[in-house]
Amino acid sequence: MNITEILKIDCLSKTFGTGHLAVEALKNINLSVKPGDLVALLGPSGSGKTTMLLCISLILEPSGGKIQLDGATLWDHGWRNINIRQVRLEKIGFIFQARNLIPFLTALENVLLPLNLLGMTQREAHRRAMELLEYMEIADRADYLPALMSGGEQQRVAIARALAGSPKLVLADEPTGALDSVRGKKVMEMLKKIARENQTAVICVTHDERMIEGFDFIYRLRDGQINLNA
Ligand SMILES: Nc1ncnc2c1ncn2[C@@H]1O[C@H](COP(=O)(O)OP(=O)(O)OP(=O)(O)O)[C@@H](O)[C@H]1O
Repeated sequence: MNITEILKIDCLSKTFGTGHLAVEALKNINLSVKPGDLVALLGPSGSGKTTMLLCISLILEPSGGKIQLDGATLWDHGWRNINIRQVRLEKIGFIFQARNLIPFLTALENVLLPLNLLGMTQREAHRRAMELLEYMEIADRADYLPALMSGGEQQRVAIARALAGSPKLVLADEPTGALDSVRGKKVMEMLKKIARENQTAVICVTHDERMIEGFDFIYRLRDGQINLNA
């Protein structure tokens, strides 16, 4: 793995089921992502986008190939000797389409959660959480419950939370899927901001090509295979 890469995927495959019921969801995927890269994953329904994101998230076990993250091999025809939960907590941030936040916790408490899991002191965690909310331009909603915020505001809190552990990689699955185009664009601006200013690599699955203006790489998945477009 080249030291400049944060993520490297070689010949990744994933098959669900066996025999005549087998579905080859991913076929020999190769992908290389550097710090600060903004990567879009497009493709029709069923093309393998979510499966790919779940394999990179270390949530779904691949069927073949190799996954390297931040210089370490995580999967190579089997899990390597790693603490998957800790790798996820420290190196990967997640943003999903909707209902990202824990509904009975305020914006601030949602961001505090991973900081507490990371073992930060309360005082330090509070300082860092407020700093992240300010960075996402949503600090004025710190004490709001998610239900009292707009979808776009909730997604900005979700980005703040995803950044809690200063991850090297953020994975976003349709982060604007539940938003109107103005709010969606604002969320995408924030993802660009973290890539440009923090050198956080972002891989974003989306259906909406209008949302990926300014992305560095656009990959199109079709029937589990990838095409580099730009
Ligand atoms: N748990 C599973 N068991 C069996 N087949 C699955 C499973 N998850 C996904 N598949 C199949 O794998 C293929 C890829 O699915 P995937 O959900 O990754 O596609 P997608 O591009 O994310 O689709 P969408 O845009 O609709 O979310 C599909 O044929 C799907 O039916």
